[in-house]
Amino acid sequence: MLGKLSRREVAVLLWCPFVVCTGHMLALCGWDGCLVASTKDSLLNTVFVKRGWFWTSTVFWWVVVRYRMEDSVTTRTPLLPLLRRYTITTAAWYVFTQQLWLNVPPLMDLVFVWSGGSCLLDPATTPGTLWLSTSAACRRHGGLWQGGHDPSGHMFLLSLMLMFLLSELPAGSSGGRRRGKHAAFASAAAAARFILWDEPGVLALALTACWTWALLVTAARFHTLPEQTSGLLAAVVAHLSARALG
Ligand SMILES: CCCCCCCC/C=C\CCCCCCCC(=O)SCCNC(=O)CCNC(=O)[C@H](O)C(C)(C)COP(=O)(O)O
Ligand SMILES: Nc1ncnc2c1ncn2[C@@H]1O[C@H](COP(=O)(O)O)[C@@H](OP(=O)(O)O)[C@H]1O
Repeated sequence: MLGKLSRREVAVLLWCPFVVCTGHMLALCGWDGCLVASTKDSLLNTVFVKRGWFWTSTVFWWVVVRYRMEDSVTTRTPLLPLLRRYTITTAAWYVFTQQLWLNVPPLMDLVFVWSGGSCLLDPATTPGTLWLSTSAACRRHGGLWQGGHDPSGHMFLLSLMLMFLLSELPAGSSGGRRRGKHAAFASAAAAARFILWDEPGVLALALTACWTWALLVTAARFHTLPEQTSGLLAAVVAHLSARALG
């Protein structure tokens, strides 16, 4: 059960609202121009954020596997509860953002349709009537997803990934011991070996920084504040459920 939240858990919960507030402040002050390179077609969005759960899962489990190879049995995080929390978080991500079954849209799209939204198609390019209940299908047909409350899928996914990584990453571990081994990089190969094999925590930190940056961009430039808030709240509920049930 959740019980009393630790200081780390409180910090984890406050991190995303803090980043979102910072994004809005930047936008209000007109300083979001410095985020201008971050468009929908940017590499960060298409290669990383849009495949976000894949990258988070891969880097996270690699860190866990590597640290378990090096740490003594007594310092290891218990694996079964960790797997339970990961599975619940994955299920929450899937239910909220992905098409569940042939005709069942993701939760975020159900909220949109239930609140009066629909997909507006261009009659010139799509003759006849076509009822599209998912944002992905609407986008594929070149339609406009408009009229309802559309919880931000980016806000949800980025907040969920950040809370998961920040609360589950093995803090400290035996990194210091490994760091000593490769203090100086003799070559690019040595640096790659250090990051991928000796200290993959560096990769996890880089991913956390990347998601934080994308969250800042999303807050400053995409969706309305209520739609961002519902995405963020859904992520908090998913995260706390995983902590409570795992
Ligand atoms: C001691 C041993 C323990 C076990 C260790 C196992 C070690 C295994 C090592 C690695 C495992 C890697 C597992 C990877 C599994 C990954 C599974 C996936 O998640 S695949 C799918 C990835 N897909 C995404 O991430 C898509 C994310 N995108 C979205 O959700 C949406 O596009 C959006 C919410 C970002 C936006 O929606 P939109 O409609 O507005 O575009
Ligand atoms: N950090 C970010 N960087 C680039 N694009 C972003 C973004 N956050 C949201 N977007 C874009 O804003 C739109 C709304 O996203 P969402 O509903 O998931 O919050 C999406 O456009 P597309 O639907 O054209 O891909 C998405 O790609």
